[in-house]
Formats: sequence, structure tokens, C-alpha cells
Amino acid sequence: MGSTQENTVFLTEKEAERIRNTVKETVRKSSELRGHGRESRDAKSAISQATGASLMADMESMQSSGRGETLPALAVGQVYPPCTVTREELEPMKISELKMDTHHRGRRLHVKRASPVVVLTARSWVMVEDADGGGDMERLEMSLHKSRHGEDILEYAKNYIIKEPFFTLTEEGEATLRIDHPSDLMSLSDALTGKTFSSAKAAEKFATTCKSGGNDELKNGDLAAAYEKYTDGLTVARRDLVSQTNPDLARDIARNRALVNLRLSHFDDAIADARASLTGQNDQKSKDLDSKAYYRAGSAAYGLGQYEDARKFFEEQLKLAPNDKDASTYLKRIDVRLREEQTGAYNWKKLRAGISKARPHVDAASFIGNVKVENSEGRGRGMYVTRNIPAGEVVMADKAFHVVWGHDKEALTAMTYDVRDDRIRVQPVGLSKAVAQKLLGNSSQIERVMDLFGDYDGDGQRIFRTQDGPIVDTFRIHDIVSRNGFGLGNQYGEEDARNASTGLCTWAAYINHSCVPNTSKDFVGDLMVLRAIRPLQAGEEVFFSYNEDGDYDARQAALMTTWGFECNCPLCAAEKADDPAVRKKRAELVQQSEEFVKHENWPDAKRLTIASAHRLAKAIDDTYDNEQYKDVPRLAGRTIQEWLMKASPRK
Ligand SMILES: C[S@@+](CC[C@H](N)C(=O)[O-])C[C@H]1O[C@@H](n2cnc3c(N)ncnc32)[C@H](O)[C@@H]1O
Repeated sequence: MGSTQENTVFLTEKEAERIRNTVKETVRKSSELRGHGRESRDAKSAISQATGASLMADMESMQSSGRGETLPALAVGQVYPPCTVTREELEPMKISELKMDTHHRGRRLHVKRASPVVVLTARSWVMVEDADGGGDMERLEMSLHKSRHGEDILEYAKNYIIKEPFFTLTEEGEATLRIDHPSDLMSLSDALTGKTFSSAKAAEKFATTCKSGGNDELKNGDLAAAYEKYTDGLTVARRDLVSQTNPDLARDIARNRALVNLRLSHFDDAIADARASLTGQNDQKSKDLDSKAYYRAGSAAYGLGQYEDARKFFEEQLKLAPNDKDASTYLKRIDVRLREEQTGAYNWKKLRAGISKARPHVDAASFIGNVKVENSEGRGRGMYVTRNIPAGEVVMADKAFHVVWGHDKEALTAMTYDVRDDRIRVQPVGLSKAVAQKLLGNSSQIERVMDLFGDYDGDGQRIFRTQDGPIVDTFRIHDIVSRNGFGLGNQYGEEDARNASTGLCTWAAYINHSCVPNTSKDFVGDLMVLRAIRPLQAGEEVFFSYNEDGDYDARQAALMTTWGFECNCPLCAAEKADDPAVRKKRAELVQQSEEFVKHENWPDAKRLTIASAHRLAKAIDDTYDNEQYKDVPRLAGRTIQEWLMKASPRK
């Protein structure tokens, strides 16, 4: 929360209209076609179209530096929930049975890739055909959430199960299967599809080859490929015919995959793999292996901020390997994290010294010991302090769930047009994408993120996992990021609207806005720190300001567009009571003062210039009625007053 003026991207009316019209037209056309049978495609021309587009996309990505001049435009609308049952519970269907603009609930399609993949910034598409032949071909598009284990999902495998397929139109009016929720597309292993083993030996050999293949990929740093190989090996090594004769093979592969998961920051999966790899044997070799597994589990728990769990893992490791220095170092760090978590006592100097552009994430725990979440009349839920807090003290500190820094390659800002409220917004879609990715590898966190406020509540079901894996409703993620995401300020160099650093905090997200806040927020890397601006009484609601624009109308407009509410804090109540002509005059004076400070340097300001500044400050002050503004700040005068405070003492 907290967009700034500099982060505003201006869109001409014409451009906005074009985006609106294109999306509305697509929605209209698709709903007209709803339920109609699919028109079959000519396979040859479908493949050549995809091949051409794929080549073009490759060339464009080679020519551009990654960030184009124009923002990609994405449509948000026609929200629908992800499939929440396993693939076994779905009835198979064929491409020829697809109906236009329809979610084929209760059905599944098994398809295989039939063309090169067209990889674009915010989506990818490919031609697919029924896996068991038949000749029907269809376009398959994967929207924003298209990477898995760091690779484009459509390039990841050749065989896919599409759960409850959605068949609709692209914005160019072309029929397509469209996947919005990553869990609706399951990749099937190329190496295992249709594979049978003649003997236990053959199966074991296959799993062993997968394991060494995974080790090679890991050495090369190709995490997606290593993950895939280990997963294939593990699938086979866990089958009875192998596990009964060689139970260690599955353990070895799981232990190695734990490392891949750790490197991918898929901490839950890393812990699960590390646990599955434990031998519990007493010989030295087994103890060394288990020690390794505990280390991986401990590091993953630490990555999740689960410090007590991490401590247990490292203590287990030390029982097996008493001289392990890394485990001891981690245990010392855990003591510091637990102290931060319990008392809010941070060593700010050390924390600040430990971060840089290359290492922007601070090694610190969240501190939420002074606050609790409760209902806030007219504002949904809010955050309340549980004890008296003196001015200047830390109210809470929240280590962001996720941050995409402006300099990360994941940073992606897009223009979104939301059909639900007809609004165009500039959105940190790179953050939505990264949050969804993180949840897919850390399913224990899904519930916590999904608890945050968003306009769309999904289908009301709270199913976040099936046997097929985690379920992440990306429409909800989009809404949650829109309403709860925040800018982190320009901590590591130049940023603009196209590459602002943005993040999501899961505790601070419960804090409501007030234009007369009682806390101020600051960042140390990705740790959001809130301090009391004035003494807070136990039981008081905590507020900070999402938007600090001094102009009432601009502020209200921003609060409505980005957060969907009208503020009626005491300041807004006073400003609302002003005559619109007075507000207009004040806004003009604010603009004048902004121009003034832009052009007049305070260090060498002349007496006459200072006198002009005083006049401007007085003119702004005169727009306020003393009685009406007795207890609330006069925000419009802030810019010029700050200039005067710096300029006056020297003259
Ligand atoms: C970051 S969330 C704050 C927590 C939220 N109230 C909840 O229930 O989870 C932002 C949303 O809270 C609501 N909100 C925040 N400040 C508000 C205010 N001053 N008045 C009314 N609604 C507010 C809006 O719906 C906004 O989109």
C-alpha cells in the first residue's frame, strides 16, 4: 500500500478506450458463441501459424532488453474458480467435444504438444492435439502464471492433462483453450508416459539413471530439468517393485530433490523431501546422509520463518554430526530471530549493514507481539494494539511474504482492464505471478495469503490442495495483490512506474488506511517497520496512510481506484465539508507550491524568494477554516512548509 505520484503511468483516453473496447468486444463475442460447438482447425496451417509466431516471439525477445517501452495490457474478468478435484475424479473428453465459452466442469482433456511454443511476456501458447490421436488440434494458452520450477510450463513437458478445460476466445477473437490457474494444467512426464518395466531390475535401473541425470542437471544449475529427472526417478523408485528391494534409492533421490526445492525456495516441498529421505539408521554413512537431510529441512524451515521448527531440525543434525559448523551458525541465527520475534528488539545497524542491491532481503523475523486482528466497523478487519505503545516505538515489523525488486527479472508492470468494475489500473503483475509461484511450492502458506482481503472470494470453498498438488486461485491472488500489495520505495537505485519494487506482507495487510495515521512505515530491505507517530493506547486501531496526496479529490480518487473505498477519517470529513471552490483553489496553490520547490533551491534562496514562499504558505493556510480544521492536519501546506523549514534558518 502506498502508491506515489512518481509511480503513476499516464494513459491517454484513446489508449484506454482501445483497451476497454477490445476486451468488451471479446467478452461480447464469446458470450454470443456460448455453448456452440467448436469449429475444427486445419492441422497443417495451425502448426505453421504457431511455428511462425514462435519464431517472431524468439526474435523479439532477442532484440528487446526485456522491458519494452509500452506496458503489456491484460484483461481481468470472467473470474472462475480452479478445479478442486483430482484428475481421477474427472471424466475424460476429446477436443472435438469442446463447446465455446464454456468451462467443462467435471471433465478432463489429455493432450500433447503439436507445435513449437510461442513464449510471450505475459502468456504462452501452443497447438495441442488429443494425446491418443484422432487428428483434432486446438490452441492452448497459458496466461500469466506459466512457469513451473523456473521454466515455461508449456515447454516443460509434451503431455498434459487439462482439468475442467475452459474454451473461449483470445482478444484477437481466436478460439483457444485457456488456463488461468496453474493447477488446472498437469504436466505428465515425457519419460514415463506409456512406459512399462519388464522387471524390478529394469525399473531400478531407470530410477538410478534418473537420479544421476538429475545430479548432472543440478551441477549445471538447471533446476527445472533436475527437478523433472528426480521426480521421474522418485515416482518409479517408490513403486513396490523397487522400494521392496532397494528402499534407499527413493530416499537418495528425495534427499537430492530436497536440495533442488531449497534452491527454488519451495520450502514446504524441500522439508517434505528431506523428511522422506531419513534413514534413521545408526551406521556412519546413514548418519551423514540424515545429517544432510536435517540441514536441508532446517534451512527450508528457516526460509519459511518457522524458526522453532528450524531449531529442531538443526538440533537433530547436531546429534548426528556434533561438529557441524553450519548447523551451529544457523542455531545462533535462530536465537536472534526468535528474540526479534518475541520482543521486537532488532539490531537495526547490523540489519541495514547486511543488505545491498545484490542481497536485498533482510535476515530478520517479523514481530507481531503487540498487535491483533479484529473487526473494524465499516472497514472489514483491522489491526489493533494490545498494549500501550509510546511515540516512536516499533508497533510491528513484518518481513514481507514476497517482494519483487525493481531490478529483478520478474519485475513486470502491466496495464489491466478489469471487466468487473470497468477500470484500468497499472498493476504489479510480476508480484502476482511470483506470489502464485511461491504458493505452489509452499502450500502451507496458501491459507494465510488467501485470508487477505480481495473483492473476489472465489467459490467460497477452502480447498487448497488435492492429491494432485496445491491449488492456487490466481484471480484471488490478483485481487489480493491489488488491494494489499505495496511499494517499497526506491531503496536500491532508480525506479520508475515500469519497474517499481512491490511486495506483499501478510500481517501489515490487515492495517487500514487513515489520512491522519497513527503509525508511519519504513523499510529495511523487505522488512516493513511500523512506528507509533504518537502514543498509542491498548485497544486502539492501527492506521497508516495508503496515499498521502494533499489534495482531497486526488486522494479520494486514488483510494477508490486502488483500494475501493471512500475514506471518512476526520481529515476527509473536514475536507469534504469545504466548498468545492475552496478545494479547487487549494489544489491550485498546491500545484504552485510544487512548481516552486522544483525550481527554487532552498540553500541559496534569496530573501525575496523566501518571502514568496511565506506568501504561498499563508495563501494555502487561508483556505482552511480554523474551527473546522482545529484537530486535523492541513496537508496542502506540507510541501512549502518543508521548504521553508530548510530555507529560513540560513537567511
Ligand atoms: C490492506 S486491506 C486492509 C485490511 C482489510 N480491512 C481486511 O479486512 O482485510 C485494504 C482494504 O481494507 C479496506 N479499507 C482500508 N482502509 C479503509 C478505510 N479507511 N475505510 C474503509 N475501508 C478501508 C478497503 O476495502 C481496502 O481495499
